Amino acid sequence: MTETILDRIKAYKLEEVAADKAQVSLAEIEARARAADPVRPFARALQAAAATGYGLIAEVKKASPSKGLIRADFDPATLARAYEQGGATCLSVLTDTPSFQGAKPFLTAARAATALPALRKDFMYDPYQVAEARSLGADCILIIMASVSDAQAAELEAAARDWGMDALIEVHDAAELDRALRLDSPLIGVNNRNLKTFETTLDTTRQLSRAIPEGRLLISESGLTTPQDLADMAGFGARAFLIGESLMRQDDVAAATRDLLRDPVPA
Ligand SMILES: O=C(O)c1ccccc1NCC(=O)[C@H](O)[C@H](O)COP(=O)(O)O
Repeated sequence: MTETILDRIKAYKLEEVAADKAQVSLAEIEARARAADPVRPFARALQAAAATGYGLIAEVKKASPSKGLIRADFDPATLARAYEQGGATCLSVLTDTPSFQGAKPFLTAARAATALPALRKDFMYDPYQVAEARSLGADCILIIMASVSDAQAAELEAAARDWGMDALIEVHDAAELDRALRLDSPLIGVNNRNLKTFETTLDTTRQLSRAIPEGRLLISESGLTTPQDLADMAGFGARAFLIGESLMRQDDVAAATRDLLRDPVPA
């Protein structure tokens, strides 16, 4: 079977986590998590925004494996404030360094600059990373079904719950969605990016939207650029979005965010 980008990321991430654990014990990371700023309600904020307009998880993203450097002028706190001024509901902050030029302090800085709940956008395999996410201030973690077993997904979700955090469950196809729906989280992210080709097609959200049951919030992720994209996705029941690149490429991030959220299709 061909190795995917996720396989490559998983291999170095497991090494990274082992090295982190050797440096900072689980007991120490848990103590830091207990001392962190209280959790902000990530899922609740998105559900409320989606009920009346659009919920936006705005991503603080410097670079990506598919596009290389996206934004050279990159200050996480300034960008987070711009997203908040533009009307974003939540933040997503990449903390992975090798593939996204992210960093753990970016999450703490971005969240501290705003009142918005924040997602730690990283590749999660171990409850240690969940405690670490909380210690950095995260309010939500990402669980990528393509990269974990059912048992690992349940373990990560339980760890998030134990810390009072939410979990965004990300899927790319019907089989992953089926597995995701065995978890409890109301947040289901459909990623429009094919991780083998890096191509994005909004058709992925359209196809999977039919299988999202009542009570789960469909979040369309990746490749969203225009208000028309959001309106099209809203037509398939997606009233929440995770957007990075198209906003990160704008000179005036606050104005671009505001423009994107203007005139939502009525709920
Ligand atoms: O962005 C990538 O190239 C990428 C490659 C491999 C795994 C994940 C990747 N992106 C993570 C994301 O889910 C996106 O950053 C997020 O959905 C925002 O997407 P976009 O609006 O297209 O930047």
